[in-house]
Amino acid sequence: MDEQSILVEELVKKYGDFTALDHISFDVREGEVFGLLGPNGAGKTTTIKIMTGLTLPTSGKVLVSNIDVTKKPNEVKKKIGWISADVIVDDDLTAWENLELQAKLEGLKEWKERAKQLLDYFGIFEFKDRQLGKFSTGMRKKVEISMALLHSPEIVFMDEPTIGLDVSTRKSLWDIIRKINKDFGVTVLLTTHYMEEADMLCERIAIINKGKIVAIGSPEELKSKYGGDVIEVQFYGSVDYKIFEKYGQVIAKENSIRIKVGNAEDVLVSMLKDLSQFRVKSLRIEKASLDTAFLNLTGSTIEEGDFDARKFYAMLRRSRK
Ligand SMILES: Nc1ncnc2c1ncn2[C@@H]1O[C@H](COP(=O)(O)OP(=O)(O)OP(=O)(O)O)[C@@H](O)[C@H]1O
Repeated sequence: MDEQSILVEELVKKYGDFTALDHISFDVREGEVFGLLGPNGAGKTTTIKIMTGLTLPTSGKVLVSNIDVTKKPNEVKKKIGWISADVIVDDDLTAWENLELQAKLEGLKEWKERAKQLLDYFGIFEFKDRQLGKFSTGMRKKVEISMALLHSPEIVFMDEPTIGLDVSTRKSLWDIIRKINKDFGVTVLLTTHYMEEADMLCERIAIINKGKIVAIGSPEELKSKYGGDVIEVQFYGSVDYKIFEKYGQVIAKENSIRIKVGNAEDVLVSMLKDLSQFRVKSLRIEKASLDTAFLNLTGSTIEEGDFDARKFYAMLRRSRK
């Protein structure tokens, strides 16, 4: 499980004078779902493009399945699948024809059995002769994923796989990503700027901002290290808030306090003893979120609407006519 699938070391990418990636390093373990999370322009797509051999780095090392992608990009391409809004699928062709085209592009000879298995797996084999343009968004995603898995890749790269999808399709895609990761044993590297998505799907996340990795860890680690829970207590009457400073940073208002703690459950029992001397009106725990972690790490939030119009329109062009 802990074999390394991807190794990125001191990666730098410059576009002229502009440094898009500034010495980034991380590794992805075999079989994990790893997320690159960051706002627009952070450098996520550039990182993926380098890892998949689509563009060369200025300097640094990238091993994918132990192969140096800068030296042997074609060997790397055999090991990886790619899912993004930019992937070309032909709406006028049927699902099966799209798979056939993919097989030709990949130079696969024995592909039909695998294609049938994949469409069966996703429950859409009976629609194989339907034009892709007549598929629902969720179904066409299944075809796109089948295309990406056709050559049995070890690693699947997903660049903002759920951008522009409605909430329910997005959630069903999360289930699919989890399932293919388990059932096919593929390592998944995905980029997203949806905090919830990274939190739900990823075993580990690298938060990238302005071309630098600012933190790496499991969602839980990032939340507890950089997020911090908040305990909010309202009182009848005023209170000497200083006795709560031992639990963390206290923001006091007239009849209430907000205490920023690491993990609320760890301090709650002893805090209740201190609270017993006051008349407590209400007590509320806000669990740490990736949003707060991101805010603390970067000083900015990722806005829900802050997405890449280029990718969104690419997706729209391909969506049902
Ligand atoms: N071909 C290019 N020429 C010049 N600058 C580029 C080029 N490609 C990307 N950049 C710049 O590099 C930075 C990183 O871009 P990148 O697309 O990797 O970000 P991202 O994190 O994927 O963001 P998004 O969510 O918008 O896709 C951005 O400032 C972008 O404008």
